Amino acid sequence: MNTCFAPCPVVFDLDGTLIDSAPDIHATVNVVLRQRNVPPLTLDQVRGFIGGGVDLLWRRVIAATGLPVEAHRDMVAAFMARYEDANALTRLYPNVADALSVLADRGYPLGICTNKPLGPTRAILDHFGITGLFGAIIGGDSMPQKKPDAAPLRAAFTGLGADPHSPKGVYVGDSEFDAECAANTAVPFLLYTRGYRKTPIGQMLHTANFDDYGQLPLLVEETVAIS
Ligand SMILES: O=C(O)COP(=O)(O)O
Repeated sequence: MNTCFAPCPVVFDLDGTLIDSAPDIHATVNVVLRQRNVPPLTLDQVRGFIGGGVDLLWRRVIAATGLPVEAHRDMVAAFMARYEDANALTRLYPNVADALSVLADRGYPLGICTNKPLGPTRAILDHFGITGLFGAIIGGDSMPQKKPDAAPLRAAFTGLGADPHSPKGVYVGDSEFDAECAANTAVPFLLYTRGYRKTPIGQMLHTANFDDYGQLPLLVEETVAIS
């Protein structure tokens, strides 16, 4: 039972959920590869590597390009030095800004739980002028554990005032990492279907799904009412 007596916290994943960041991540990966004289990867390849954080992204890039595994640390450092301000190609998904304002106006405490490191997370939220909407922001380097471990999502909920032993609320995400994290945290999961998931919708564990942020405020209300 996930009953909330005040509006439940609603926590969002970032990449592939609120923002389409793959074009900037792809461009930055290729700048770093070019410095090593490695041929570029496609946008589809890089999009498929997003979701588990920067370390895992680069383990996957290294496996795809045949770079030596020992290069990992340097590649991550080179990527991070360039990515923090790389937001020119990143977009909010349609109707995200309106959905966030509606939820905030209705009193839902809002948070972010992403595997993207905190620096670029804050930079991109600032870029879109939406940082102030979120009462808790947990990045991939905020704690030792990353999603799908329950700890970061639990921390986001408790940062929004939920009971740390039995967090209540809703998680909104797009990926297999997010679905597993919500299950590990025992909270309802709303799946945004236009993000970066690789698994068919029907095979992903989720409470409900949506493909337009115009649907989200009602979906949150319905989910909270039945959970
Ligand atoms: O892989 C990342 O860097 C972040 O991905 P997320 O926002 O979907 O957690």
